[in-house]
Amino acid sequence: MPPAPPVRMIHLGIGNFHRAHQAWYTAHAEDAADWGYAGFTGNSPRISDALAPQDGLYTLVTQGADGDHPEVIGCLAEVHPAADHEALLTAFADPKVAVVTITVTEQGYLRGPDGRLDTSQDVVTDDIATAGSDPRAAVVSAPARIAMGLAARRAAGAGAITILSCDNLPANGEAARQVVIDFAEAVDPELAAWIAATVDFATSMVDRITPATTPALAARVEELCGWVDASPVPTEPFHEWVVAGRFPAGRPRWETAGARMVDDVEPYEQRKLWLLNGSHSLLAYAGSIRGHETVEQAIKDPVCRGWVELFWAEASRHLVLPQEENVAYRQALVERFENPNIRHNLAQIAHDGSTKLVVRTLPTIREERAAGRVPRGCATALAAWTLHLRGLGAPVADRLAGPALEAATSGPLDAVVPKVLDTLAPGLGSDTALVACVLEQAALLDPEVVQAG
Ligand SMILES: NC(=O)c1ccc[n+]([C@@H]2O[C@H](COP(=O)([O-])OP(=O)(O)OC[C@H]3O[C@@H](n4cnc5c(N)ncnc54)[C@H](O)[C@@H]3O)[C@@H](O)[C@H]2O)c1
Ligand SMILES: O=P(O)(O)OC[C@@H](O)[C@@H](O)[C@H](O)[C@H](O)CO
Repeated sequence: MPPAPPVRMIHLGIGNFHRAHQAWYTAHAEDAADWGYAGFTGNSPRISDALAPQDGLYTLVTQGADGDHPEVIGCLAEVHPAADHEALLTAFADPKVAVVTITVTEQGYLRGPDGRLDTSQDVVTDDIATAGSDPRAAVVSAPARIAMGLAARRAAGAGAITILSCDNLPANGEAARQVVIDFAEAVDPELAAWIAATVDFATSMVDRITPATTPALAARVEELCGWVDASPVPTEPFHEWVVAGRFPAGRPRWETAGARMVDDVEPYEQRKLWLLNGSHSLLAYAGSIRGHETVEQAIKDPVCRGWVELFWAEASRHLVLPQEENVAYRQALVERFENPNIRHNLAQIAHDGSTKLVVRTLPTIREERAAGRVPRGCATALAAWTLHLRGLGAPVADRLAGPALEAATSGPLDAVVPKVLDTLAPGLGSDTALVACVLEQAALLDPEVVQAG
């Protein structure tokens, strides 16, 4: 391997997706030799413990219908556990560092229903108290780590920088900007003003289906490559990155690896979130209730496929990109979902539904209801999620699902559906036509009814 490139970027949340996407684009850019990452985990040290002994190198295995293609990615010049806050501050204060990419999951932004930093969460109030008493003390939440990293940069006079969100959130740059500024405001209003005036929060639509690593993948890498990798990453051949930002301190030439630099990401982001992620969530709940474990199994089930097509038809009506492109996008999605070499577990996608459904499904419901229609595909997703909260299908793994879980388990199904819908959007449960449709779809999803059919 060539020597590791110099650190000029930071990544927060070195999970599998970062290593299949932003790291891949960086490694494939024509100026890859100039751009290395200091990577930090989001919370647990699992990935940094695995990668540090390998000098940050790992095997990315692209799993196409034509087989497995391994490659070693070498742009993680440094890997650190989240707890190494001093290393984070050092990297932020380095004027050569120009970009911070982030993949900290949708819940990592700690947003309240109004999109502002949710100060009702203990992790937020604890971090505000910690940073308020010492700006270099170790904080743990993503907004706090970024804000206090920026405080170190300001103190060092290191100048402008770009924070580039790569999470599945609409307007993810603005989402990041708001929570970071809210955190800074709570600790030091002058810092908040400096961030608002100096820091570029870039937005991106990110796409590459990247499941979790399995022991089988590690064995496959050993068989194909002859080395032992403690943390290889599986991914699909398809990849897309649409980015809007100013990048005042520079950036790798990601466009030479296929990224698209645009002024407005929203149309691409909507299509991806509503069609890909929306149908993923539908399959995660409805497919697992029907006994499937993976996306491939679920999309090959004609009943699930029918629900997905219905859901896509509803969402597509409200996309602004040309309809012929949307049709092609949906056809390509079917192929991607059917990829027999990608094992994407529905249980993984089912995580954090209380946050994800709000951005993946609610926008279409609102548009369809405003047009006077009851969207049956969307209602199927809501029905399946409600049944999932009541114990059917994939297990519930959602730190913020407390109110929805309480609502879902508080009585018979017809009584709980309005309450569950209200946890997604206040007032949604009063939409009697939608509630009736959700109940009809729930009856179809009941395993006994499915078996009898
Ligand atoms: N996997 C994909 O196919 C894919 C595709 C597009 C976008 N994404 C985005 O990337 C995110 C991460 O996906 P992944 O596949 O890398 O998952 P992963 O489980 O491999 O890694 C998740 C990373 O996020 C960190 N994290 C988790 N909760 C956090 C929190 N509350 N605060 C801060 N950090 C936290 C973890 O420590 C880890 O570093 C997704 O949530 C999504 O927004 C993933
Ligand atoms: O990563 P999440 O948890 O936001 O969502 C699960 C999947 O829908 C998602 O990872 C997709 O595979 C991905 O967004 C494809 O680009």
